[in-house]
Amino acid sequence: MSTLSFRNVWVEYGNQVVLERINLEIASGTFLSIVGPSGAGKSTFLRLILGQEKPSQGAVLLDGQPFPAEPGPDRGIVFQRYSVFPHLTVLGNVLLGYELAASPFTARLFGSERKDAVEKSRALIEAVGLGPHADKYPSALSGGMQQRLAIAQALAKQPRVLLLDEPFGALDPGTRAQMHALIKPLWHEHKTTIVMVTHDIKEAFGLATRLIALDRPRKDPQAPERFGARITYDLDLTRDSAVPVLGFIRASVHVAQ
Ligand SMILES: Nc1ncnc2c1ncn2[C@@H]1O[C@H](COP(=O)(O)OP(=O)(O)OP(=O)(O)O)[C@@H](O)[C@H]1O
Repeated sequence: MSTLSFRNVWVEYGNQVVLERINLEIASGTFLSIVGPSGAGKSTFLRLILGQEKPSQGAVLLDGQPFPAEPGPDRGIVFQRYSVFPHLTVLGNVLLGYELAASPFTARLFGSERKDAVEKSRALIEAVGLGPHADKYPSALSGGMQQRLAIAQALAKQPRVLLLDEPFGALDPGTRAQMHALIKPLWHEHKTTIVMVTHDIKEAFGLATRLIALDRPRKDPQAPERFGARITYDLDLTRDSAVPVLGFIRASVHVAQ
């Protein structure tokens, strides 16, 4: 079953067309990367999925149904800058993810349910390599560690769709490589659909099973706001092809399974 559908989606702000005629079916379990020049509408695309943005025309559907009006735990997002709660420990942050998933209004669990959630939190903290730091507060963690915590917290909410908005953009190359090695097994294990915006084309190719590029194929120099971005490339990266795309040869890029 297809999880996410974009049906003839347009986004306009006044006279400015940002996205036009977006038609896309994203199958459940896909790892989709979105690339494109600055201002092409990548974050707008994520906000549509998150429910923070409504299409000016068309519809964005989850399993064939319109999204609920409010963003819910079915969609999680991780931003470039760490979006964790500073007043909670590592364990507290991840546990809150489980509590929100189980009890969205009170975010509290009791008795055996809480014990179970604590155990799961500890396992997830271990999986992202923060085991020895479970009782620390975010201020005592490095940037890469905080980002691992943000990913763990987002996964704890068990979202059907996990949105990553340049999640590794602020990290140094070594930490970024560690995060790449981490995210793929987590995605496999949690079987969630991931939609990731990135400016790093190698990252997009290396992690995703599908890649789309957003760009404006039509430009009017007299009225730059007249045409919006469309999907200019849509690549299935699960196939072994050596087609040169965007200056890269797919076969030369190592994809960890
Ligand atoms: N709330 C808004 N009101 C008016 N214009 C907006 C709004 N949000 C976004 N835009 C415009 O929509 C266009 C696309 O913005 P968006 O942030 O989605 O692009 P992007 O591809 O994510 O860019 P970047 O790579 O620089 O982050 C930009 O021209 C931006 O100015």
